[in-house]
This record gives sequence, structure tokens and C-alpha cells, in this order.
Amino acid sequence: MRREDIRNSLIVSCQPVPGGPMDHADFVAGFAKAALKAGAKALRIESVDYVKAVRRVVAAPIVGIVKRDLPDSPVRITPFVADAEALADAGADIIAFDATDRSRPASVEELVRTAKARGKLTMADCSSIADAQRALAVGVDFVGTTLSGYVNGPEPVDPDIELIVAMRKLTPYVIAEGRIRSPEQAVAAAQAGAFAVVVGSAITRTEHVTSWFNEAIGNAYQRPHDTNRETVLSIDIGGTKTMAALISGAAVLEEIVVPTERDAGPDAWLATVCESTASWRNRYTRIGIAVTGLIQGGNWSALNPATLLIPDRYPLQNRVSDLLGRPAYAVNDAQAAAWGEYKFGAGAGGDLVFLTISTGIGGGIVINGKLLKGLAGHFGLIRSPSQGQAPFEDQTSGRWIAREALAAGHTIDAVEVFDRAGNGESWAADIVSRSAHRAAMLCQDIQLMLDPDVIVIGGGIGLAQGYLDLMGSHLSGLPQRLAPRLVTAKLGRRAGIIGAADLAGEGK
Ligand SMILES: CC(=O)N[C@H](C=O)[C@@H](O)[C@H](O)[C@H](O)COP(=O)(O)O
Repeated sequence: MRREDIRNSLIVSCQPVPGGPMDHADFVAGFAKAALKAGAKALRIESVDYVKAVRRVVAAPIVGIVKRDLPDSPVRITPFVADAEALADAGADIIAFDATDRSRPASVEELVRTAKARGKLTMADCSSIADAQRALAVGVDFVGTTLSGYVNGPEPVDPDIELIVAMRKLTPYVIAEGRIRSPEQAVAAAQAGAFAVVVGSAITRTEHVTSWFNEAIGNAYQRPHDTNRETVLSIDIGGTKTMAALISGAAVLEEIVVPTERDAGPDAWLATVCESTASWRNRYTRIGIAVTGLIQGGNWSALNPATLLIPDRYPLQNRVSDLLGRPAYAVNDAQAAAWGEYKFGAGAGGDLVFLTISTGIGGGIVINGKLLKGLAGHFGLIRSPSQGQAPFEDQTSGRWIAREALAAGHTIDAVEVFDRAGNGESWAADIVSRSAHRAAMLCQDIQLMLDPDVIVIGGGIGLAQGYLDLMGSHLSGLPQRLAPRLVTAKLGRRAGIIGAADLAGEGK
């Protein structure tokens, strides 16, 4: 086959849950045939036996892998040269393998050489942009986002669209893979520039898909009033992008994202939202708005003008209500996310504090079923006497991480500092560790102040691989009863709009 054969196509990964009732060659072949019949152009198949079984019944391109759990290496996908050879002989057209920078039995270069010697194409399953760079340098044909979010730390919820964009700058041959669960997410991957899109669990892991539905229904039955919820237009205005969605309960019915034109100001931002949601006009009865900055009495003021410059006490709630003709409710974005997590995400029904560690730092507090408003939860602005006069945010956030990297002589962003730390560069690991240490100390202080049942950690830094574990290790000396219980956020980037919609719906 040629690379062009799979351009702009859907690839279905037919990998049943190992050991589950669907883990049988007949089912794998059945999934494969059904996927092709419905328009998929290629398949991703695990194990030599299953590649043989599928090859017998289809002519379409097969991406072949072998998964192994090795005692002495974290590499699971096609670790050995012999695996690559066997997959090629079984009829795979593309040999995929783990291309992460971890201790491994065979080098990426050896695997590429082996596949090419048998006339096969190759796909590097990467966890980061650095993996892709190295793999391309040794001649792989495709790079995939397959392992993003799986090399350490908690598993994220959403697909890594940013990695697709970053890889696309290196090569057109980027395959989007991992956690793509809806047609909308597949579209986002295609629009980010993916050459082809792989979907696995959402199509072929019956147990997973069933449990998603079951959990959702279980939640709905536990909160019967949610089923009668009205549809709310929810808007999240952030420093770089504005998201608008139609929401019912926790279900996002429609969603659009537009860039926030930083210098245009709030009237222009709202005009854009109005325009881009015009076709939804008759579908909602209320409006929720989550914004970066301070909301007091429906008025919006900047707390950090570096994020967005907002005129002091801009009458956000009234302006939106006048523009769209429905009652509106405005709330700080991290407070909205705290409420979203409390109602539909990582909350377990008790008191909850949400801490988002990202470019900046914010948070929200829910005590006795009530969201605290105004300044409550703006943890990034706290100044600790032990750490000089700078606010906590300026000594911990993504912006701080990038500044520290610059001071160490590296002009890179926080994401790359994490990559470098993961690759064993000690100066980078030290910066990440110092940030995680401060975040851990903040959580300890929060625990002593509010004693929440959980502290939910979100944001690009908070959810970055290994960060939560590092926070945990900085707290490991504490007696159990004093230690904060840290959990990862569940709603991802939608926590704010879901929370704001719920608050608006309740008319709070
Ligand atoms: C991390 C890892 O081992 N990924 C594996 C790679 O082949 C498979 O378990 C995934 O199902 C596949 O990547 C497709 O992803 P998703 O099932 O999320 O659509």
C-alpha cells in the first residue's frame, strides 16, 4: 500500500477488552468487516493471530501491533523486532510500535529497518512532540498521538488535539489516535490537520461503551430533576478562546469555539458569540456565562489584566441578557468549573475545592452544597509570607514554569518543560517539582482552612503527566488524617460551561 491510501480516512481499531467475552478472532474479524462496510478505510489490529484472521477476510490496509507486558520495560506496543517481523508476515501493511523515549528492548530505528526490509510502512505511536521528532528522524512513515496521556500520571479525558497540531508542523502524516469517542472529537482531530483518524474503544470495546451509557443513566436516575432540565446557552470567555454550547444537565448538545480577539473588548466578544450562536436562538431559556476574572453582582472586572483587559465593573450579566433576550447568570470560570465538578464530575457529594493549575491559577469552593462567590477560590492571588511577596500564581503556574526555563537558558513553554523533565533533563524536572511542591503546600493549607472531602485538580499543568503524583509525593510525609485527598478533574475543558449552565438553570 501507499500512504495516500489512507488519506482523510477513518481507521477503526478492533481491539476487544483483553480476556473479555469479545476477545475472539471471530468477533475481531466481524468488527473489521462491519467497520469497512460502514465506510472505514483501514483497521488497527492487535496480535499476530488476529492480524492473520482479519487478513483472511478483508483486503483493506491493516495497521498491526502486538501488545506485551514486559517485566523490565514499560514499552507495550510491538516491543520486539520479532514482533514486527511476525506482523509483517501475517499480512499487516503498516507496522505500528511504541516510539516513546523509555527503556526498551529494540530501538525505533531497528523496528523501522525491519518493517521496511519487508516492504511495510511504519507508524510511530508517540506520547509527545519529542517522540515524533525522533521517530521522523529515523524514517517512520506516520506519527500517531496514540500514547499521549498514557506514559505516566492520570489518564486525561479528552483527545490530545494540541499534539496533532504540533505534529502537523513536522509532517503531514499525522494519525490522530486515543480517546476519540464522538464524531465531534473526530472532526476536531481532522480539522487540526490529522491525515487519518483512529477510533477504537467507542466502536469496538462493547464493555467500555456500555459502561459510559450505564454511568450516565445511573447519574440521571440519581438526580431525577436533571432529566427535566431546561436547555441553557452557556458561554465561556477565556484569555485565548471563547466557547459557547447548548447544555442540558451535563450533556453538551452543541458546541462552538471561536478565538477571543484580545484587544477587541467585551462588547465585541459578546457580538461574536451572538452571531455564532444565532441559529440556536429558539432552543434555550437561560444563559450561563463563565469568565476569567472577578464577577461581583453580575459585573465583570479584571483581576489579572495580563489575561484579559476588561473595563472595571463591566455589566456583563445585563449586557448579555439585553443582547440575547433571556435571563443571564455570570460567574468566574474556575468557580463555574468547581460547581460542574461538584455536580457532574469528580465530586462525591461532600465539600469540594477545585484548583486549576494552568497558564494561571484559579479555583472554586463548594461548601454545604453552596458555591462560594466573589473572591472565594482565587487561590492564585494568595501571598504566602514564607515565599516572599509574589502571589502564589507567579511562583507556580505555567507562566512561572516558562519564566524559570528562560532563566535557565531555555526559551520554551511549560508543555515542553514537562517533556524535557520526562526525558530526564534534571533542570526541567527541578522546575516542575518546585511547582508541584508549592501546589501541594497550597492544598495542605486549603485542607487546614476548609477541610474539604476532596480537592479536585484540573488545568493543563495540574493534569500534566506525573504532576499529581509529584504533588502526592510532596505530601507523603503527612499523617493520613491531615493529608488532603487529591483527585483529578473529570469534565476537562467543559467543566466551566457545564457548571455555569447548571448555575444559570437553577437561577442561583
Ligand atoms: C494506549 C494504548 O495502549 N492504546 C492502544 C493502542 O493500540 C489501544 O488500547 C487503543 O484502543 C487505541 O489506541 C485506540 O484508542 P481509543 O480506544 O481510545 O479510541
